[in-house]
Amino acid sequence: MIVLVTAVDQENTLLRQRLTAPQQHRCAHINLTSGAMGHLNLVIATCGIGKANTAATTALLIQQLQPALVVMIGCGGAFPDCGLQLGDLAIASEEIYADEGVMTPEGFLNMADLKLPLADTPTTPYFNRFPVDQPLAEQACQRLNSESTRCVSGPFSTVSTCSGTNELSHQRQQQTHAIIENMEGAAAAHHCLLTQTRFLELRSVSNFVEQRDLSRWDLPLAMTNAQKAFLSLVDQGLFSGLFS
Ligand SMILES: O=C(O)c1cccc(C(=O)CC[C@H]2O[C@@H](n3cnc4c(=O)[nH]cnc43)[C@H](O)[C@@H]2O)c1
Repeated sequence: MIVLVTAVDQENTLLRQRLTAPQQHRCAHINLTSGAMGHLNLVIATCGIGKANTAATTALLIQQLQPALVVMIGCGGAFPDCGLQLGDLAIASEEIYADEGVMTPEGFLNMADLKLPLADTPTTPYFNRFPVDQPLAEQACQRLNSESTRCVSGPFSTVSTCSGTNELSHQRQQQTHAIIENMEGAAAAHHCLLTQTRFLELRSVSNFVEQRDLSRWDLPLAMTNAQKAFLSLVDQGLFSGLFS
C-alpha cells in the first residue's frame, strides 16, 4: 500500500475523486480516504501545514499501516535561477531542515555546525539533511519530463518561517543549494528514515522564493499539476515494481 500525504485538502481533492471504491476512515485526529487507483492500494491523508503536523501524521500512519512507500505531494516555492516556472514539477533529491540551528552575530549555524544530530541511526548521524528514495526519485523525474511538462530534481528545503524577502531567499539558497522551499517535507523524510520506509516527494511551483508579492502566486495551478503528475506516474506504472 502507498500512503499519500498532502498539507491541505485541496492538494489531494482530484486524487480522492479518482479512487475506485473510496472509503472514509479516521485514525486518531486524521481523516483518511482509502481506495484503489489502478492496481495500487492508496491511502490519502491531509496532515495540515508545517513540520509538527507532518511528523505526527507520518509517524502515526507508518505505525498503523506500514506502507511500502510514503509519497508527499503539494505546492512549493521555487528558488530563483533554478530553471523552474510556475506550474513546473520538482522532485526532491533530499530534504533539508533549513532553519534548524542558531542565528549568531556572525550568521546562521546549522545543526551540523553545532554537531547536534536531529536523528541518530546506528551507523549515521543526520543533521539537517535527510534522504529520499533516490532511484525512485530519478525514475519519477525522468518520466515526468515530456514536451508538455518540465520536471527538475534537486534538494528541497523545509522551513517554519517562509522566505518572504529577496535577502532571506538568497541566504537560504546559498546555505542549502535548494531548488524548492516548503514547510513539511523534511519532517516526512525524517520519519521515513527512522522507520526505513521509502519516501518520494513531488511538488509543483506555486510561487518563487522572493520578495513577498501574492499577485505573482498561482496555488490552484500548482495543486492541480502536482496531482496530475502523480496520476501520470501511476498510469506509467512507476509504483507497480514496488509490489512485485
Ligand atoms: O503568505 C505568504 O507569504 C506565504 C508564504 C509561504 C507559503 C504560504 C502559503 O499559503 C502556502 C503554504 C503551503 O504551501 C507550501 N509552500 C508554497 N510556497 C511556499 C514557499 O515559498 N515557502 C514555503 N512553503 C511554501 C508549504 O509547504 C505549505 O504547505 C503563504
